[in-house]
Amino acid sequence: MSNATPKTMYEKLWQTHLVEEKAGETPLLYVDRHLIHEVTSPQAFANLRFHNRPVRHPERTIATMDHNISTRSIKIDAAGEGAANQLRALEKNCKEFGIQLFGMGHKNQGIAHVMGPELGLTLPGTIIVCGDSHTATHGAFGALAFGIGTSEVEHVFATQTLRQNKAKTMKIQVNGHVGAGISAKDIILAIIGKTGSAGATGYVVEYCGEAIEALSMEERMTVCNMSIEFGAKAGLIAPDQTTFDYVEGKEYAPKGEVFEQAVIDWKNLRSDADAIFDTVITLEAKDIKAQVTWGTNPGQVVSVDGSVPSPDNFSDPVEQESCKQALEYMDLKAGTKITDIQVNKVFIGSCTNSRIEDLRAAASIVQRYQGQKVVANVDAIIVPGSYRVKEQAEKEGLDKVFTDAGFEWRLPGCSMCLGMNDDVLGAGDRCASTSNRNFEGRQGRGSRTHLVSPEMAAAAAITGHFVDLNA
Ligand SMILES: CC(C)[C@H](C(=O)O)[C@@H](O)C(=O)O
Ligand code: SF4
Repeated sequence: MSNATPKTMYEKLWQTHLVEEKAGETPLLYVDRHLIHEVTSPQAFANLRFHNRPVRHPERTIATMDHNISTRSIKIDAAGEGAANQLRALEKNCKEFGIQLFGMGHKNQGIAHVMGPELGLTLPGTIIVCGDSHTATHGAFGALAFGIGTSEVEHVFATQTLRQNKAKTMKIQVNGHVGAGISAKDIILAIIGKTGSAGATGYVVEYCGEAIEALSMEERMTVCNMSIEFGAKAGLIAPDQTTFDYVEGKEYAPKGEVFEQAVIDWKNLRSDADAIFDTVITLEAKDIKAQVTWGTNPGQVVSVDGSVPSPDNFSDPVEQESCKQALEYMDLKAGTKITDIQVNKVFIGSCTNSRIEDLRAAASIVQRYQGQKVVANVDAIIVPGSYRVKEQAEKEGLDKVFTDAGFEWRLPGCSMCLGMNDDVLGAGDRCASTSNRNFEGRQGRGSRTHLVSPEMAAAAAITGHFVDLNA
């Protein structure tokens, strides 16, 4: 049976998890790991209770509290009563259905997509789902990981399986190496800038090429995290030695001989050399500069040494109109140099950029400004993605670097990434944000978001505007 049809990594993951495929029915896949949080699980639990069904494999589900929590206090009601009710419901549901919960102040608590990988809950070759669109993050390990809706959460609870149609495959190859100071966030924003914010709709995307292979696991997670932001069902990166070294020794990862055997299997996951993808996109890493979004979708992005475009720069009437509306909402004038855009808020955090390496990168920029502090009219917050990240950062003294420079050092959570807790921007606020979404009102009604890397956000905090750190 050698020389079978060459397969993509996605096809391999699909086949090893296919439970049943019948004509006229949506295929059924086995789910290895289910992550849940307070926002998208209550209705699923309520339905289980209504039908008197147990969770089939409670040990395969892990819960965390991330969206509705305050980053100022570990009190469960610190972000308001509505938020607290959802958090209490999660506590009660996990207890009743026998699910492990990393609740308020637990040493493992964190944003689901930060917590899973750092604990070794995220493993290559697995299918991981969560009622959350940024589940794509876990694809950085060569896991097929995607967000699901609440009714699917219920289905996974009850059966440990999920019905899914097969996606098309897209290969995104980034050749060569990026220049000094260019981050994973710049790579993914440049990709989305090229494809447009719906460019991968209906696809599972595999990122590859030298520039991707050179990334650390944290950086790979930043790339895969934003797969959903250009419509992809999931993002994948082939597991390699970087992956195995990261996973080894993590709390929930296999140990000893089991780990060694797993690595042998994981090495076979990569797409076969001659596998056929439905679409292939290529970028040259050396052309990628630091990126700043100017509009209200992540594809409305430009290099930091560029300027805000005018609707006339687009030939497509839809893009013209969307540029016009974005400029209005963002209160920007065409032709303004990106480095002349002033911000009054800075948010370093979210499941895109709140891992230890992100905080190190931001701190190194703060240090580069040698004693300069966050400029007077700017409020800047740093929100680690998990308690593990917070602890590590404090061990390294990063918190001190930030607080000495006038940043606020907060408790972990989704925070200002979305307006679901007490970290909300006001109307007219302009924020340099390391998160992943910049649509109208995302960080608070009437607020304006510029998506950037942690390095760019740190520089914006100190100077009050975007900076070409390579100039
Ligand atoms: C609340 C949740 C359902 C949502 C998502 O699915 O992405 C959130 O995490 C987000 O980033 O907007
Ligand atoms: S940090 Fe933002 S993008 Fe990530 S899960 Fe939380 S709300 Fe969603």
